[in-house]
Amino acid sequence: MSFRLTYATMYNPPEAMHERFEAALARVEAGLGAQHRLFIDGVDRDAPRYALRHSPFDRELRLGEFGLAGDNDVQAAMCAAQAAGPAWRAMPVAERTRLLHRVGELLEERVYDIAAAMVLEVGKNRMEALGEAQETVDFFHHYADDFESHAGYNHVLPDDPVTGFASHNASVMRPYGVWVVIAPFNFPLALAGGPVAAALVTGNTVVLKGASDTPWAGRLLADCIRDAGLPPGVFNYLSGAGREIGEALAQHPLTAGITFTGSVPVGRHLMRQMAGGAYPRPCIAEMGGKNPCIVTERADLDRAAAGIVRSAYGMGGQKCSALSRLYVHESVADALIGRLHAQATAIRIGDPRRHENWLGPVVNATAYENYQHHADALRDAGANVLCGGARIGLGSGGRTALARGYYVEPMLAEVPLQHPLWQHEMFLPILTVHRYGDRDEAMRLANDSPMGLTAGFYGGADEVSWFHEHIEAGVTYANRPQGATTGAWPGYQPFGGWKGSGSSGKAIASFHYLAQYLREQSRTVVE
Ligand SMILES: NC(=O)c1ccc[n+]([C@@H]2O[C@H](COP(=O)([O-])OP(=O)(O)OC[C@H]3O[C@@H](n4cnc5c(N)ncnc54)[C@H](O)[C@@H]3O)[C@@H](O)[C@H]2O)c1
Ligand SMILES: N[C@@H](CCC=O)C(=O)O
Repeated sequence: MSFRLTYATMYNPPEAMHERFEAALARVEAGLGAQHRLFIDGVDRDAPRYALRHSPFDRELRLGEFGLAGDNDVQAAMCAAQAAGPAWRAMPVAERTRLLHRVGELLEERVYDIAAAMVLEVGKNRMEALGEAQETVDFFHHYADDFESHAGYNHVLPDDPVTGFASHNASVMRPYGVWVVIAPFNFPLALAGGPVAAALVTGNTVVLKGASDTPWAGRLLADCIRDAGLPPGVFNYLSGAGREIGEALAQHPLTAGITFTGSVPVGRHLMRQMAGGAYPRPCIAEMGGKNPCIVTERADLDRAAAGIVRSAYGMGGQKCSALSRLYVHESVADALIGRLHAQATAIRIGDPRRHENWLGPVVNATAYENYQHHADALRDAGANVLCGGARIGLGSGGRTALARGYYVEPMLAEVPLQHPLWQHEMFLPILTVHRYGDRDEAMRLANDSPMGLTAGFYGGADEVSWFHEHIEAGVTYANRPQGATTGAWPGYQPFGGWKGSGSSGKAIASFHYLAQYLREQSRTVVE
């Protein structure tokens, strides 16, 4: 297959991709119900307790039993990672990168099976799941290549201008030690695998914690790392609750650095923890979004509608990059809203295993409750609900085919600007709309958020530089039908947030990313 899968190309895959996915799904479903252990010091290890997990699209579908790590497991994983550190960082870079490329190859060999598991576990559709699995493959290769191309970020500097001595200088970048990676539920493989690959290639050893709702994806990553033959202890995997295992990892004295991807409150809490203690330790926190899109009177409205619907409702709005605020010029508002209404109400909602369904359920009971709460709050505040706003799954009395899952309708509403939900990351398929008269007013509103992850723009070609110049966001898209605010891919779009969306100002898969996993040592040696 010559087709190259990315989030920008996933809307038009070849038929062969569906056939392979169907075969993988059958294989994975045949193994449902198994027990999934932790991975510590090179071996699969029993957890003290297990949680039985079900699929969000069918609360009666048993996925399996997943280990809940305890304090002893945290301690064992941290000690194993610490013990493995010296040999791992001393390993020649070419050997380290060979092992990471091997992980990438194994992930790619298993891409369909892993994607099938993520459809079952997260409820995302098959193309989103295949995209995520392939993105993880690309992260491993990308970071291995990037580290080699930067020659380990080491530099020989000029000798000191002293007479009578030869004083040689160098800048050398060295790993920190044990790096903890904490992953979110929505991209449980890619946003685990990306930081893991970065930490490992730079010579750190890793303890990964998967999100409580999605322990399976991380375990499948652990399988690939185990099978690639990384030395014991270099990578360890724990599943369990954030408030228990996540806290214990952040507080552990051997933790040298953390990459956290998740919500703003947890990210800021971890940043504070890492700044405290005996001395501050690095915390790369990739956090939430409240992503805007501006549509001017000169926009191509068909392109705009396609991109907006994909970004607002894809994966049920459960992407950090999801579009949640739309500002449209009053002269084209009715025409755009008409297109959005037609497309949103035509979305096929249902069992995400099935080819024809584009939108699966939201992830859990809390998200399902939140949807009702937010939809009611918008209605009560006098919003003009243009479509959606109802739960159509579990307990809703609706279609039998949806009755066992957390299904909701994509919602579109014109909302008074003072409503607090313009500021709150709902992480649901809810798009709020405002008609503006003046372009600068639209920009002011778009930037009126403590977050600044992604942003979209549809307008005239000569308006794009205005958008770039003024928008406060780390990832921007102009006139893109493949997604107004979503769909970054390693090697094509570096991905990172400004303001409250990210702690570092450096994007994942960017030229500047790996250096964050290293600390500089200046070396002067006088002969
Ligand atoms: N900026 C990005 O690249 C990016 C990417 C994906 C998701 N996100 C954000 O993630 C959020 C959705 O994911 P989520 O619901 O899994 O986020 P979350 O913050 O609830 O959880 C993220 C991870 O942190 C763990 N955790 C929770 N409490 C913890 C604690 N006290 N100490 C340590 N770890 C703890 C969780 O178990 C999970 O593994 C959204 O806000 C979304 O925007 C951001
Ligand atoms: N990389 C994904 C978003 C990941 C966050 O949830 C995108 O660009 O849409």
